[in-house]
Amino acid sequence: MGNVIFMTGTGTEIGKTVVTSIAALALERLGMSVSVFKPVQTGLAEDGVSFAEQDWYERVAKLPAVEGMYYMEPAMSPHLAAALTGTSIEPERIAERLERLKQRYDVVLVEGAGGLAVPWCERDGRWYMTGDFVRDYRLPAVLVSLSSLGAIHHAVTTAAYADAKGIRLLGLAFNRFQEQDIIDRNNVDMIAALVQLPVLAVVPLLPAVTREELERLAEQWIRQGEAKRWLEVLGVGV
Ligand SMILES: Nc1ncnc2c1ncn2[C@@H]1O[C@H](COP(=O)(O)OP(=O)(O)OP(=O)(O)O)[C@@H](O)[C@H]1O
Ligand SMILES: C[C@H](N)[C@H](N)CCCCCC(=O)O
Ligand SMILES: [Mg+2]
Repeated sequence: MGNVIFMTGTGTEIGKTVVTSIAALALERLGMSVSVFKPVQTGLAEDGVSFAEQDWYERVAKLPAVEGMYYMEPAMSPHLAAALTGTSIEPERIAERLERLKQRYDVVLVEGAGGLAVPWCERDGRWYMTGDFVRDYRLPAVLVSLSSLGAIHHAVTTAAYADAKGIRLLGLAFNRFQEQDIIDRNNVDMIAALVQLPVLAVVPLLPAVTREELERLAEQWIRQGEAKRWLEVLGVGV
């Protein structure tokens, strides 16, 4: 039975997909079979035809096992994209697919659309949020955060939201890190201290996000121990 990590972030465009890709490559290199599952996808790629996330995972990251379920063209919040496309997002179906993936893979990385406080569908007269799914199916999560000015508030409020929902955060992954900036260096330590979570990865701001860069970072994670730490927080021995 495989392990699941829900990859969430302090919002959209934070780097969940990039960090998930590096984690997938690193865990595969440690001998794990890894599936990436992004059940709710909104927005098209630049070709105007492919779905942005699926396309990126397959064309740029070149990951072998990437799945989605609800693909919606409008680059919007899932609840609005669903309304505009007549799509009925059903959390139970997503959970069933996830169960099947857990049977087949050692690790399933599930990426959310945007952050945790993102509505999917209406249930019992209220909005069912991404965070409700993570809580209902007891998925441990990694929080992807920027390290630049403004990241403290976004990370602390996201962690507070996760705590209020009873979601278990495994740790932090910082993205677009700029070593030369005192704000970035201080934010990594300050945010980790404020939310009392381990730092599982720090991904630098890259000149270009290519498969080669992702592989280089995955190898670095293995050499520096980040990849092993991901498995340790999951309770998976290597
Ligand atoms: N470290 C980085 N260096 C340079 N560009 C980056 C970096 N991380 C992400 N990007 C770019 O920033 C954009 C947003 O990143 P990404 O798609 O991973 O965000 P996301 O959190 O997955 O967004 P969404 O909420 O849409 O899923 C992408 O174009 C990506 O290639
Ligand atoms: C379109 C975007 N890239 C993501 N797929 C969806 C982001 C939803 C964000 C909702 C919100 O926080 O307002
Ligand atoms: Mg993404």
